[in-house]
Amino acid sequence: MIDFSNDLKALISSPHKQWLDTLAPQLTAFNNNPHGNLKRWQRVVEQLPRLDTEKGHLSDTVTVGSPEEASDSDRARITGLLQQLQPWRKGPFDLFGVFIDTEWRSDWKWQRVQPHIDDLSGKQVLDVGCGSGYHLWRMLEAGAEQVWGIDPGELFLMQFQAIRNMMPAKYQEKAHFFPVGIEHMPELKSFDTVFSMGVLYHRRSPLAFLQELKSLLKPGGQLVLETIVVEGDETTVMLPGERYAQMRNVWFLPSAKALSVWLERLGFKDISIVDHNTTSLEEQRRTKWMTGESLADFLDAKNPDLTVEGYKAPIRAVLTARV
Ligand SMILES: Nc1ncnc2c1ncn2[C@@H]1O[C@H](C[S@+](CC[C@H]([NH3+])C(=O)[O-])CC(=O)[O-])[C@@H](O)[C@H]1O
Repeated sequence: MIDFSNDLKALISSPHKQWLDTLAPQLTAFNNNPHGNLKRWQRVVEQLPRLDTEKGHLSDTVTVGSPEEASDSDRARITGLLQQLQPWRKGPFDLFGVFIDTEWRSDWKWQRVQPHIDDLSGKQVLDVGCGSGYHLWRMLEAGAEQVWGIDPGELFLMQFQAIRNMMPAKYQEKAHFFPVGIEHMPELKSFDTVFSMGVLYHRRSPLAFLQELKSLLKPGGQLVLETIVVEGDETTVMLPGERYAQMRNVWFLPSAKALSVWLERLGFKDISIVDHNTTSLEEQRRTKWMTGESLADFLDAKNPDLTVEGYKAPIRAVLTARV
């Protein structure tokens, strides 16, 4: 059983108190029907050494503690345990001198996004599809009062909890992760900024998804949306076949301009396309902490401008909008 009591306590005294009505039964159901590996992952998290530290640097490499605060045997223990929570996709992290070189350089995504977001100082922020929670720590670094992540991935929850348990107390109490999908969220209208990065193309009904994101924002709040796009104008949208870059669960890939039209039709304001970027083989790659296939295996070996299925290789765009 995963203990969410501290997170729920924080929720009760937050502007999102109403979330409790739907969340509490969802968390009960989560604990009553645990994923087959949840107990094993939980034991891994519980066995991590408790090394109290005041040090946390939530910068490009999210760093907890310093090498002097742990022994070599602590580091060997942390490494051995966290290797059992593979694959580590989103990071990087440094825990008392143990460097977790994740599949993605998520810091590069943040560098593209951060210049375009509202000042997060004192703000309530939600990250939809937060993965391991890497960007939640960056949002805290940017001044957020509280950061809330949702993601149905059980392994990502356990990776987040492993990192959070090591964090200085002042950060632990500001970062929360609930294992729920966006489709199970009530219309809270209570967040200052809602991020959704890398999720839209996984949703079968992208317009319903954007409407759900809208219903979470306060009037005047900002949406920060990052997704795979295709080249083209306001009328261009691609629905790939069964697989795109080997992923089975990819649905609509609009052009950035078409996505702007979708946002406009749903009543978003101040819509801007703020970044366009082709994902490089340096940004997403196999590492010691993610030993499975990665981008290089998903692209045509003879022409890396194409995926193995013959589509254009992934381009990602960042859009911002307001409600
Ligand atoms: N219904 C859903 N509701 C919420 N999350 C979902 C849902 N379905 C899948 N996800 C989650 O969305 C995340 C997408 S990954 C982006 C991570 C991070 N944001 C990043 O930008 O680096 C991108 C990728 O690997 O394709 C995963 O963690 C899923 O579990």
